[in-house]
Amino acid sequence: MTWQDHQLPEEHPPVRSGKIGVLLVNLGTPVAPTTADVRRYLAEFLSDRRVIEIPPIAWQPILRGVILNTRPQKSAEAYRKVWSEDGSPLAAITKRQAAAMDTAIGAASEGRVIVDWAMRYGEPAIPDRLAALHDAGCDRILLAPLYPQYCAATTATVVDKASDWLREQRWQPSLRTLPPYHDDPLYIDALASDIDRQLDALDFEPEVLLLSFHGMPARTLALGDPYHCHCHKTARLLEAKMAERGLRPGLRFRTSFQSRFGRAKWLEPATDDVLMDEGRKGTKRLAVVAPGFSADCLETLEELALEGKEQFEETGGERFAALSCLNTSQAGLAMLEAILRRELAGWI
Ligand SMILES: C=CC1=C(C)c2cc3[nH]c(cc4nc(cc5[nH]c(cc1n2)c(C)c5CCC(=O)O)C(CCC(=O)O)=C4C)c(C)c3C=C
Ligand SMILES: [Fe+2]
Ligand SMILES: [Fe+2]
Repeated sequence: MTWQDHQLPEEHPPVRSGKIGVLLVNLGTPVAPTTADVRRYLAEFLSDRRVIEIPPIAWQPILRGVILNTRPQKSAEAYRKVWSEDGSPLAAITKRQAAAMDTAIGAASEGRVIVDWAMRYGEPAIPDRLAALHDAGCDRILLAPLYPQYCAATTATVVDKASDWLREQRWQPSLRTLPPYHDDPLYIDALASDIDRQLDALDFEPEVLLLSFHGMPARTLALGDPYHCHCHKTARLLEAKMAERGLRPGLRFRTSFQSRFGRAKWLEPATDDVLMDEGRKGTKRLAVVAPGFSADCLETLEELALEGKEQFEETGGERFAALSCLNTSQAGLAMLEAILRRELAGWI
């Protein structure tokens, strides 16, 4: 006799039905491109001690007194330039990626696997979606932070947030986390194919392909965060893969770090500096791509595609293209499905 065979009292917890949940997680975004909503979002994001590694007693007065009184208005203006019919691009694309995975993996498992999505800051919140998967009968959950390169400020904080929820559960589901996939041949191949497809569609052949990764304070490298190394490994493997496949011979690759924040030294070289350096050096045709972002967002659609274009063209460049992230491209979805399936091995 198993416990399920007992006469269950009214208040007995629901029987978990052996389902498997997958939660795709990306960074987070404001609910609307208004100053008030951006302030709410930034207050949560920039209060995360994994993101700003300054003791709260010193940081919170600067955040509340200065940053949240100035930045939200400027950032909201930038968000308005990229806002889509479906809302914030980052959330809309992550939602579509989850729907595609739910169809590809969920439907094929006859509903045994449920794929959902969440944002680390803002909505849908990680604890809410974990609870929903749990309530739907999932006793195993794969938590998938969609960051190819591991970083404490991104990957680790997703796991922290999920752990906060787990800590509150009497009957926890088993949790697995998707490892970083910066050097995974599936990811490198998907990038190579999708970049080549997008370059084919341009009406010019770039001389330079700039690989722009999100920046981090430089001291995090000395503190042992592998992020910088993961970015460079991705860049090296991507260039090698494109050469091996005979794609775009003669294309010159450069790597840079974007979205500097605050006064501390960040990883270098900075994307804006490289764009202006190329313009000044006489490069006429350049494409930029952001391999570290699994979905287009403010940082790619505004900072790279709009500001980056100006920086390159004002210094002498003539043709500029900002390529899309893997998003819901055929190569991107096939890669995502394969890495999720591999992580689910033994569970399904
Ligand atoms: C110290 C501040 C920041 C660190 C560290 C940081 C790391 C980091 N961020 C991403 C990915 C994204 N960041 C995005 C927006 C964004 N990032 C910061 C600051 C830091 N990021 C701010 C203040 C903002 C908000 C916009 C602004 O006011 O400039 C986004 C886009 C979100 C969107 O809504 O579209 C992404 C994605 C990574 C991968 C990373 C470390 C590796
Ligand atoms: Fe960021
Ligand atoms: Fe490094």
